[in-house]
Amino acid sequence: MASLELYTNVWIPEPDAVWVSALLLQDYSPGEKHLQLQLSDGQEVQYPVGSISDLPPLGNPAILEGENDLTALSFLHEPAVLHNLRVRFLDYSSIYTYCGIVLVAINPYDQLSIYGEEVIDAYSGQDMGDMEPHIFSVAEEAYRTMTRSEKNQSIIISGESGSGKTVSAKFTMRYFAVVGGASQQTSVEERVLASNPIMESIGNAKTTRNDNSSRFGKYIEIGFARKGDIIAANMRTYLLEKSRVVFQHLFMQVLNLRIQRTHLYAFFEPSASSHVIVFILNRSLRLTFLLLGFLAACLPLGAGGVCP
Ligand SMILES: Nc1ncnc2c1ncn2[C@@H]1O[C@H](COP(=O)(O)OP(=O)(O)OP(=O)(O)O)[C@@H](O)[C@H]1O
Repeated sequence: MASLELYTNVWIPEPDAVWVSALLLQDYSPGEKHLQLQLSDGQEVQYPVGSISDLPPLGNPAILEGENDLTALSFLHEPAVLHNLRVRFLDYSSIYTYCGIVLVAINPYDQLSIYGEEVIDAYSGQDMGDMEPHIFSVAEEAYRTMTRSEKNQSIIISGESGSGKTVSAKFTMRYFAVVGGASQQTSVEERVLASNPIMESIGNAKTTRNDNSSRFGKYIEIGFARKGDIIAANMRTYLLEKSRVVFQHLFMQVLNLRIQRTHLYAFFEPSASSHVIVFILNRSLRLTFLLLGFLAACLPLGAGGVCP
């Protein structure tokens, strides 16, 4: 777009707020060297325009403010996305927003009362588009598609460290446990959820970004029977990156031993500046869990050190 009309809403970069909104105080025609703008705090500024590519991103109509799906915005760019997520978080107390079939989540760092069984019941059986964005709507979509099409479904949870991936995965598993729960299978579902503290006691440590940071990624496979209840679960660990291990020097030494077919877990024992590295053979899952349970009982939970 080359020309801009009086009172057009634009976003301009600002060092502290990242983006601030501004109103055009004069029509702009191509070739003019600046925009006459009024910032949201009333201040008037001249915004330099060297070429058309320097024109600032346009603001969305006020009616679209707080849209629950980012794809509904007329202009989709960085300031529009950040502003919409901010409005939803602050004005609507909503940490979730759709972006088409993707769910965007903001970590609230607060206990919210939006994960109870009554909320699970409300989402159960509903279409994703009919409900407010929620981690349960994604879980429900996967669950329904699986039961309808009898095909495996995957949920990918991605984000930077401390953004809430593990917590989201736990809420998803809780959802499956509740909607797929049949009386005979309760023990399987309980065991799926109960494995979390054991895995975390061995594989999590405190970092500068997250007090309970996962040191390895997890691929969690949940098996359902035809009527939709959970009958099996399997967790595979992967992505044990050097940067995620608390004691990197020792880790490298251990790797040099070239031990075959092993899963490696690093554990940081906080009070006695010592460490335990446990090798768990793939072959015996039962033995693995017994060993994990034993270690979890013997060693203090959590970790007090801070990783680089
Ligand atoms: N939906 C939520 N509601 C409340 N608190 C949350 C939520 N999601 C995350 N948190 C908080 O943020 C912390 C970090 O979340 P989590 O451990 O899931 O991050 P992560 O993305 O798995 O991090 P890492 O990659 O470092 O393992 C949690 O311990 C919890 O306090």
